[in-house]
Amino acid sequence: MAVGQVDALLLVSFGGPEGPDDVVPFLENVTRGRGIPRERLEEVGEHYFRFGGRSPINDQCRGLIRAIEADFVAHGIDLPVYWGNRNWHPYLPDALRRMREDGVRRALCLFTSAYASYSGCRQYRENLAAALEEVGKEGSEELPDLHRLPHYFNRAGFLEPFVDGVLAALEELPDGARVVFVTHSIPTAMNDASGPDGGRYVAEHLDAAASVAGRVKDRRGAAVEWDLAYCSRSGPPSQPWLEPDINDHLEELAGQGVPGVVVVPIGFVSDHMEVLYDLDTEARETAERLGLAFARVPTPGTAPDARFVAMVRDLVLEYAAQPPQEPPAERLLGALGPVWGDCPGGCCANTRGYRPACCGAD
Ligand SMILES: CC1=C(CCC(=O)O)c2cc3nc(cc4[nH]c(cc5[nH]c(cc1n2)c(C)c5CCC(=O)O)c(CCC(=O)O)c4C)C(CCC(=O)O)=C3C
Ligand SMILES: [Fe+2]
Repeated sequence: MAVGQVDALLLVSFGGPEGPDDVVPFLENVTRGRGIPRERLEEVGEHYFRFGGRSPINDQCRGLIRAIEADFVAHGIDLPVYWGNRNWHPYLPDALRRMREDGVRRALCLFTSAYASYSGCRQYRENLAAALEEVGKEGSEELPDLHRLPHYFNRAGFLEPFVDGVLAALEELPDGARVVFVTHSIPTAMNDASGPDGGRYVAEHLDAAASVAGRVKDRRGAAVEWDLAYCSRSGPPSQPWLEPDINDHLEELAGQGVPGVVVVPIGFVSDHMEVLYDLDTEARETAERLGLAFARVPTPGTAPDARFVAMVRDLVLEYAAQPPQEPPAERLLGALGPVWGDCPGGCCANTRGYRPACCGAD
């Protein structure tokens, strides 16, 4: 079956280095014009070198694409899947060139970022606009019309794997363990500008975390105490970023006599470098030093039962329907309701100045 007027899915991701020689050029791509101090860059380079100079993120995208393709075939959905990254091969313009060669006219974009913010959404939309412009200059054939699928932070298919992970981790840890949801820190100014009305990044994380904690309570029959903490702070020390940092928060919990922590990487779709280094390496070491029992819950993107992949199919079918359909209630958790696809005007403003963005009103 063809899907409405849509003839492709485009996976839009961050990209990561695939060997030691890629690390420095990759970091230059990521931080161009972003004002990141030299020392921070050298430190982050070391995180990659510790893992052989290779980030797992591209392999996870390859795995996700294979899983989506197989799922589409199994459900009679005739939709090719393309892939482009912001910061490493295959880049977005390469994906657009392939789509143009194949005659793709209208594609839906799936971002590997679940939440609103400049870094997690609008920057990708700006990159897509720039890629369309770059490729548009090369030829007269038509480029695809691109639309973004809604963010999925409050989707059952994204959150339920976290619920299972928390329940399993609690079994292993001493009674009284705290559940700590962790996401990528961003500058507080970026949070203030996120979504159409501001503050959306934190609001979406609190909503998602409350949904997971609520389902955990329902299934084990007892409430858990939980908090939201942040990892991967970057930028100059003078600039305020969202806090508490996960390591500082572990100190605080140990001081309160909490015996263990379940770390839930709620901000991340797959186990890329932030998860492997900032959580599994650094935060785990902090917990060990403090004598806190530690468990890290898996991310949902590559979960073996493919609930995340089924969610992608649901998003595509709902959004490609004419007119687009609202999700049935059981697919949506939390209090914020269904999320828009293409963004309203002014969404997640670039605090460094306006640049054109695709998949939205501006
Ligand atoms: C919100 C958010 C997400 C989640 C949404 C999404 O997934 O998009 C995310 C994901 C990722 N961030 C990643 C890597 C990096 N992010 C950096 C820098 C920054 N991230 C920021 C925010 C986010 N980042 C910000 C505000 C900066 C400061 C510079 C700036 O204002 O732009 C830097 C520079 C060095 C440093 O300062 O850490 C690196 C290397 C990787 C790839 C990992 C891998 O290779 O496996 C992934 C998936
Ligand atoms: Fe980042």
